[in-house]
Amino acid sequence: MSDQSAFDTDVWTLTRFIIETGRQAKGATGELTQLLTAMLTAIKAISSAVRKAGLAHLQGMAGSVNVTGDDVKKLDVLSNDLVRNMLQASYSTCCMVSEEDKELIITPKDKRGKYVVCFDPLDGSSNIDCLASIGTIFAIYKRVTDGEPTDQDALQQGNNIVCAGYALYGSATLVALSTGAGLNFFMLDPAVGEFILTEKNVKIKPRGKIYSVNEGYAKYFHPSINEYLKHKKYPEDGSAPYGARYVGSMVSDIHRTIAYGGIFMYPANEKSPKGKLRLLYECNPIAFLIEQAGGLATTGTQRILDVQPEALHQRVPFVVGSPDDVNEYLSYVKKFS
Ligand SMILES: O=P(O)(O)OC[C@H]1O[C@](O)(COP(=O)(O)O)[C@@H](O)[C@@H]1O
Ligand SMILES: [Mg+2]
Ligand SMILES: [Mg+2]
Repeated sequence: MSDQSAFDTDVWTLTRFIIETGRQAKGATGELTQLLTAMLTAIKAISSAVRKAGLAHLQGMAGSVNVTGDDVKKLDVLSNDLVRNMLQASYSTCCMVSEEDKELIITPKDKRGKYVVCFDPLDGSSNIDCLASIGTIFAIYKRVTDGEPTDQDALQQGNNIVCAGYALYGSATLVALSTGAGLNFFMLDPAVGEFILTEKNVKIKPRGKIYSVNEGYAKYFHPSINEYLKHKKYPEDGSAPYGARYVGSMVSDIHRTIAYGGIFMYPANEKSPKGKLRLLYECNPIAFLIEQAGGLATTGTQRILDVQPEALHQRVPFVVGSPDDVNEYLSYVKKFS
């Protein structure tokens, strides 16, 4: 009998991967499995909302009011509500930090578990209306205090991350995930509604051919950055210049950097002395994933995962990518210090 289904019956789905990883972990209680399952549900719902929002443009419904006169939640607000509600209902979190909420989000007492989640529900949201790829980013930690959760539970170094990931809502929906044993990519199969393992133990190239930065701010960059960028465009050693790419949606720029190699930077500049990107829910999870793929992530003076956070929405300069590219950038920092 021929198999009518395109779905491999023994495939590694993300759900299976999470269950297996949970079972192998010493002293595992299943809470991380519950948390990740809830996060994946939120990601699937956001993915569906992102696709609908694109189609709404086609049907001329892309305002803040839908055809029946109801208010349509903005995608970033909807994404935030989805992640918050799904995670709180998973009985695995004690508190969360979201880009969209000023204060620490404390899980109701009767639903508390041992994990802390820092997330950016919709990254690259300024790209929603032009239909460019956007994403969701998260990092998971174990809580460090007893009793009522406090900011201290979230103000942990990236070194303490238990699991991190991002979802990319691109030409397909992809999840990149690591529990500290390598980086894996999973692609959403819309017919089955499951993420399927498509790339195992992903590694970044030692060196790429692309640099990615908002060069419109070059006037405000430190000379070390501009010298480095000049070297990428006019190499003194006769090698080919690098290509430039910048979507302005970090998850997209990062995913391309992991897939093709190269360097992504959002450095400090005169107008934003700490850069723009946030340590807890943008830089730390991405730094963890990039390191799992053999890459580097730095502020320019310190490894990102070593930075001791002091505030929930703290910003840091961010330079990540292929190890040879990041080290070359650091040699320019040294020259100018
Ligand atoms: O427009 P700029 O200054 O280059 O900033 C782009 C950066 O801002 C961000 O959009 C910030 O993320 P949010 O959309 O979550 O606020 C990053 O995704 C991106 O790398
Ligand atoms: Mg963001
Ligand atoms: Mg955001």
